[in-house]
This record gives sequence, structure tokens and C-alpha cells, in this order.
Amino acid sequence: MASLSSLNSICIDRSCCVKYRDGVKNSMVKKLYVRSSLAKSATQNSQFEEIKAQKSEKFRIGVLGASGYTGSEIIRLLAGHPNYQITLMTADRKAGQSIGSVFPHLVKQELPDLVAVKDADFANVDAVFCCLPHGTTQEIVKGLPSNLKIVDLSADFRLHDVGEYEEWYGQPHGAQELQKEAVYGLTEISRPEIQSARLVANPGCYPTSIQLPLIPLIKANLIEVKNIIIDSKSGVSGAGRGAKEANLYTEIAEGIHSYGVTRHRHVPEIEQGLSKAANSKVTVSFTPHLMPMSRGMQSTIYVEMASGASTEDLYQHLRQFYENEEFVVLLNKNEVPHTRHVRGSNYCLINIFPDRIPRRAIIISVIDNLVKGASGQALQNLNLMMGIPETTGLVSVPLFP
Ligand SMILES: NC(=O)C1=CN([C@@H]2O[C@H](COP(=O)(O)OP(=O)(O)OC[C@H]3O[C@@H](n4cnc5c(N)ncnc54)[C@H](OP(=O)(O)O)[C@@H]3O)[C@@H](O)[C@H]2O)C=CC1
Ligand SMILES: CC(=O)N[C@@H](CCC(=O)OP(=O)(O)O)C(=O)O
Repeated sequence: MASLSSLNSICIDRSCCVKYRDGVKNSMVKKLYVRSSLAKSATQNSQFEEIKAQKSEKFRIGVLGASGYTGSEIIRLLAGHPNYQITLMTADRKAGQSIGSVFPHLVKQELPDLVAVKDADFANVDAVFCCLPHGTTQEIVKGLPSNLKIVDLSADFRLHDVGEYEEWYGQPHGAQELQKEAVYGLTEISRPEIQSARLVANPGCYPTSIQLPLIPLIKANLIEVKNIIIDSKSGVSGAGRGAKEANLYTEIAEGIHSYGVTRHRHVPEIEQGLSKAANSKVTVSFTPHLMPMSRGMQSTIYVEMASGASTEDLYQHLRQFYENEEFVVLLNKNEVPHTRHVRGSNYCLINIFPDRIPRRAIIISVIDNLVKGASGQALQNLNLMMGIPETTGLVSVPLFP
């Protein structure tokens, strides 16, 4: 057996190496080889090899759009991740700055400075998180080296039908070949496809909170696919960090705003996922609202149950469907999910209630728009793509209150 001290010294190095920037793989491997000469037995050697193998899986990550909200959330989540190190970060207006000057809460992270995408060197990058505005994203992704794994947080690769993309996003799709390759990354629903994907289109925040409860219920024929009404509410960070008049404190505080009524661009994304589950065209009534809170999202969904189905059937089916999932949780009966129960975490909490109107049910689903609705799910997907346990770096207790 390896002595405790030899194993400890390796483990200490593993945690410290998060702090190195360049050449971390080589220097770690070198250090570990030196230490291996001290190993006495074959068992020690094999344990060492195992750790070295784990170490060599320290993938180099680029964060494109690191000066935005989802980019900074990726950086926060990766700060404690044992298998990744950030080697590249890009920005637009903030290019040339350090991350600590853009986000003082990240000042203690030892990270490269922000560079413009045109100056980015992808030679030391194995995978990228693309945290850029839609439209810009497809242009940038087209120019990335073809060996990179990509998780794109924008809407650019989510819609399979490029005609629908043009209709809802107001511009023709500029990277149609890549669109064909992209896998829609609703993790709990499409795990096998994500595992073997090179390019994953991370779902939108509203579509995540809506599809997680509805897809299993539709697949099991427990709800009617007509007359689905969805009322969603989002924190203001959902709109990104860019300055916009509509997002000023004076416009947001002390009020609720409906927006995108009948024409929000998440409608086709939601309908795409639900239609696939139903094997027929599903349409929904969806209205999003902006809430005076910085993060968090709730979708309240009104459905008609299938003939013979009860809310108990819906509840038991969802509970069973997600029983082995870490991040999607059915609360105990009658407990109402609140956005503050998932703040800063990758969890989606769901519950189902009988409506007063016979045969109708009310589903409440909450997520943090920046985590399960964006960067957390993106990390979950990259873990899968890299062959790392899916929950790595993501299991944390939500901030409360
Ligand atoms: N916020 C959310 O809750 C969610 C967001 N998304 C999607 O994720 C993506 C990122 O969102 P979010 O982080 O909120 O957005 P932000 O506006 O906060 O950040 C955008 C980032 O992109 C950079 N950027 C802007 N324009 C360009 C350009 N022309 N070329 C290169 N870089 C550019 C910005 O750089 P700089 O700051 O230096 O100008 C910044 O780093 C968007 O597509 C969004 O729709 C998806 C799910 C949820
Ligand atoms: C509050 C707010 O403005 N939210 C954004 C949705 C955020 C998101 O998921 O956007 P993408 O589809 O571009 O990734 C919106 O309604 O446009």
C-alpha cells in the first residue's frame, strides 16, 4: 500500500495546481514523475498512475464572453473544478482588462487577462464555453478550430429549422452546416447524444425550466398537448450585463413587466422540444415577465390532464423519472418551490398541484437562470462531453435566503 504521506503530497499538488496558468500539465506530470520514483511497491505505482491519469485530464478551457454574466458564472463554477483550468478568456469592450477589474468578486482567481476574440490563441484550448450574444456567436464559432469541443450558451444553434431561426431571430442563419451538427443540450433528456457531441447548443433559461417538467409528462401521455399555458418570471440578469434603458433600476424596481407577449423568441425552442416529445406539433401560450430580482426564474404551467390521469399520476411519474438525477428534484407534496431555494445552484425544483378546475393541473418549476438556465447546465454538458462525472463542480447547497 502507498504510504499516507506519499499520497497526501500528490493530493496537495492536485489542489494547488488550479493556481498555475501555463504549462500546468507538464509541470504537474513532471512533479508526479519525480514523486513516483519514491513509490515503493507496484500498488503504489498503480495508484500513482491512476492519479496521473486523472491529472492529465485537466482540460484547458476558453471562456468566450468572460466579461458577461454567464461568462463570470462559468468562471465561478470552474474555480473549484478539479479537471479544468481556464487558459483563455475573451471580451469585447472590456478586452485588455483583468478579470478582477471587471468582476472584483473574481479578483482572487489567477486567470489570464481578457483578450479580443481576434487576438485569441486557441492552441492551448481543448474546449470553449461560448457566452456571446446570438448572431455574433455563429460568426465566431465558424472560425474556431475544428478540434475544439464547444458548449454554446446563445440561441444560435438551438433551432433545428434554420427557417424558423430566421423568422424569430430576424436574420438568416449564417452557419447552417454547424447547425446540423449541433446537439440540443437539455442534459437530463438528451444525455447520450450530448456525450458524443462536439458542439452543444445549451438551452435557453425559460425553455429549461419549462421542458424539464413537461417532456416526461408528454412522453408518458399523461397530459394533453393542447391548451398548455405557461407564465414565466425571470430575474434581470437574464437580459445580460449590457446597458439597456429597459433594465435601469428605475424601470425594474417595484414592478413586474410582461414582455415579448405572443412573440418571445423562446416560443419556437419550447415548441420544438415539446413537439419532439409528443411526435406531433405542439403549440403553447407563453408569457415571460421581468421581476425586480437579480437572478432566479419561475415557470408556472397550466395543463389539462389526459383522460383517466390524476395529479397523483403526474407527480409519481415525474418523481420516478428524476429519482436518480442530482439536479432535478420533485419536492414533497404540497411544498411550493421558490426561486430562493435554488439561488446560485444547478437545481431545478418542481411540484405539481391539482387545479380547482377538474382535470387541470398546475406545475411550478424554479431554476437559477444563470446556473441551470445557463452556465451550470453548460458545465454539466461539458463534463459529459469530456467523460468526467456529470455533477463535478456543480453540487453545492443553494444560497439562502
Ligand atoms: N443571462 C442569462 O440568464 C442567460 C443568457 N443566455 C445567453 O448566453 C449568452 C451570454 O449572455 P450574458 O452573459 O447574459 O450576456 P452579457 O451581455 O452579460 O455578456 C456578453 C459577453 O459577450 C461579449 N460580446 C458582446 N458583443 C461581442 C462581440 N461583438 N464580439 C465578441 N464579444 C462580444 C461581451 O463583452 P464586453 O462585456 O467586453 O462587451 C460579454 O463578455 C447570450 O447569448 C444569452 O442570450 C442563455 C441563458 C441564460
Ligand atoms: C430577462 C431576459 O431578458 N431574458 C432573456 C432570456 C435569456 C436567455 O435565455 O436568452 P437566450 O435565449 O438568448 O439564450 C430574454 O427574454 O431575451
